Amino acid sequence: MLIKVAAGIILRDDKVFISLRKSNQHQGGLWEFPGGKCEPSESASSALLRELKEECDIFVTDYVLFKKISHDYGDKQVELSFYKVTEFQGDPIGKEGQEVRWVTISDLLSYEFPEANKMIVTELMNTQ
Ligand SMILES: Nc1nc2c([nH]c(=O)n2[C@H]2C[C@H](O)[C@@H](COP(=O)(O)OP(=O)(O)OP(=O)(O)O)O2)c(=O)[nH]1
Ligand SMILES: [Mg+2]
Repeated sequence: MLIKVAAGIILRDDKVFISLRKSNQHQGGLWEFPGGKCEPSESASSALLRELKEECDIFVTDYVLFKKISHDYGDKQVELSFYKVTEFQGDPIGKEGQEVRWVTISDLLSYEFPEANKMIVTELMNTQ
């Protein structure tokens, strides 16, 4: 079954906000762009807004679809919609206790992300 996921590349000045997946989660111990699974019949953009409120406590007011990536992890097949989040209210935090960081785009190379994110990191570097 294909799992639909929405993730936010939260941008402020020259930094991007990333969080660490908990060790008990799928792809645990790796860094991510915050987000999560779409509920049945929920659009990816609605899931983005809901997940970023739940996980980071921000209210997203402007976003644009950056890239859609399908990836087969073997145990799970995901379709990730990565959005650039350019405007939001509040200051993002790790609301669920997850470790978080603001890093530059080039810093992203020093962090380990799930396989599906590799292309995203490369594209972000190229579009800067
Ligand atoms: N949020 C997020 N998920 C990612 C990224 N890259 C990537 O492969 N994934 C995968 C890991 C998971 O299989 C899936 C997202 O699931 P999730 O664990 O964030 O979902 P969720 O927030 O709804 O969590 P839960 O309620 O099921 O615990 O997508 C990413 O950058 N961000
Ligand atoms: Mg999540």
